Amino acid sequence: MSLDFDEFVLAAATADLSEEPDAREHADVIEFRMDLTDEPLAALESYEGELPILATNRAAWEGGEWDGSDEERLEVLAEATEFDAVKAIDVELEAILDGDAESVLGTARDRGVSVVASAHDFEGTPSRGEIASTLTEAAKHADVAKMAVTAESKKDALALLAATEQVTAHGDTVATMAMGDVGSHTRAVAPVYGSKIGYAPVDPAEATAPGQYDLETLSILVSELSS
Ligand SMILES: O=C1C[C@@](O)(C(=O)O)C[C@@H](O)[C@@H]1O
Repeated sequence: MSLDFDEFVLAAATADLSEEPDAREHADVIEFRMDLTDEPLAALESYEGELPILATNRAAWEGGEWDGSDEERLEVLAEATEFDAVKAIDVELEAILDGDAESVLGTARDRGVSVVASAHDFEGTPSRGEIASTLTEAAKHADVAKMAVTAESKKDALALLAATEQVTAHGDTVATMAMGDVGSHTRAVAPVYGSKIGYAPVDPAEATAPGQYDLETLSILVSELSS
């Protein structure tokens, strides 16, 4: 399967690649959270799973747990693209705009690995217009523009969905979701408005963001609502 994100992609998030067989039934890719494990490159080296990998090495300043320098973090992410199973990487939009990610973006381009440029708001939900401009900016640098917000009201969820529809209608490929309980349903509904990636933990006890559904539930909801 090529990872062009033309169709919705269900990503099973995990820090443990040995869980891949549990994800196969419902997921299209494994989101490997490199920042949540000790030896991520060694884990990629011994990966024998069937699902392609979207590699994420999330910075602490963007809600992740990488505790080394940013330079090293992006270098390790670039090294991950050497593995055939790695078909996409996630790079923080802020690192891209700061100019820190030029090398990893170039490496990904040279190796034919797709790039997801992501932005997170853990405090709340910007206006529809602000979400749309962040997504539009991210889309200039990557194959998929991703934004995760924290919804505190139904109005927040609607702002996210409206921005998703707007930027998709403009022709960009986006992935959107609202974190938290109030926003949970957007994980199932945003794909109706164009969102091309959904995330769910392989192990429901190890959610990688607040408000995630388990893998089977998200898979069922998305296919029911989008068909
Ligand atoms: O950025 C994202 C989206 C996410 O935060 C979510 O809300 O599902 C889950 C993370 O694993 C992933 O890297």
